[in-house]
Amino acid sequence: MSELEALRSQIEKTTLQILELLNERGQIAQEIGKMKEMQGVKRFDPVQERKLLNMIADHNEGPFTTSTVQHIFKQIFKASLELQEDDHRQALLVSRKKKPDDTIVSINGENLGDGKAHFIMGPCAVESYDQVKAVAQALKAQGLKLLRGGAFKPRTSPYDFQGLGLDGLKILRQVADEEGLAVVSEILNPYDMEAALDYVDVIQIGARNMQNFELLKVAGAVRKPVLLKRGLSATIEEFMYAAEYIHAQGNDQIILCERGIRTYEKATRNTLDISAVPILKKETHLPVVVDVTHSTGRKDLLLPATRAAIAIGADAVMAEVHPDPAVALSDSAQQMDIDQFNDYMKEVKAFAGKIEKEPANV
Ligand SMILES: C=C(O[C@@H]1C=C(C(=O)O)C=C[C@H]1O)C(=O)O
Repeated sequence: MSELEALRSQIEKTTLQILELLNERGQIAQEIGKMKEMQGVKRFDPVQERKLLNMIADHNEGPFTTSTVQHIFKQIFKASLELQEDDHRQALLVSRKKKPDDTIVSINGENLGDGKAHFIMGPCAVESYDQVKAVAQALKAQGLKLLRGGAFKPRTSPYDFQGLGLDGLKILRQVADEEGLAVVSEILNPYDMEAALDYVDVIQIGARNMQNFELLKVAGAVRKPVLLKRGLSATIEEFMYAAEYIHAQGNDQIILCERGIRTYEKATRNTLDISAVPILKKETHLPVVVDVTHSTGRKDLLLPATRAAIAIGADAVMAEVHPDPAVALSDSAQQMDIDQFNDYMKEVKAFAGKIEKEPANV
């Protein structure tokens, strides 16, 4: 064996010794973490870390400088602390870690989360019986089952149309019953929840209310599915915690909706965070919907965004349809008219059919 080879074998051996000691140290840190948990004290202990750094300085004989070894050990302290925190962090109820199987949310015969693409379509806001009826008939003709429509509208300006409120929900319910559809509609105020339950099949919590924790708790206490939209600037982690609020109250029928996030980009209304879909599918067991209307804000992008959503594994797509978008009281520029909707559905169904034959591997 050459001298180099001999040294190499020596360095490999000491590397393995360090590895063993490192993990031994990690186990001790875990034990310490458990004791801290029981005693209710903070995991990070700067006094202890300072003591160790001083000890290292006192004992360091080189060739590494004291600042170098202290730097390495600070990394070790940090990793040990993370170990303690990981052990402590309980798996969220909405997490795959807690429940490996997909949650399937069944609404009116549509099973969201069953691996097939579903569609939630309808006008931005309920404006009249005739308007909702025209859209509902178009949905029915396409074999769709889930009708969306806003009765309580959270508008940026207080002077914009605020929705028909309970009267809007009554219109939705009547039309949905006539056409065999289920109603998805947003509730803004916890006080409206009880009355709304008589009219809606799925409670929507809008993006602006994703962290309205009192509203989330109320939605968690009801026994109807909740469609939770991601907040305008919410991280995926914050989105998951918002869903956890609902689940923690006992309602596990939650559908997550990616609807675009606020970025510097102005070409679209929001930036569709398409990678959020597989991340949410991986991290949670809940069905994921993509709202292609609010994320893009552009009719010309509805079809490509829908294809992307289906291809990447979304369980459903949401989009807005209005019989006469030009006179719509909200989102006038981005809603499809009935003809556009029919063309769109034709393309989308053909695409979804192809994807279902070759499901996305997430
Ligand atoms: C292991 C402990 O927890 C943390 C990690 C430390 C380490 O790795 O040495 C030191 C202090 C704490 O920040 C401890 O408190 O002793």
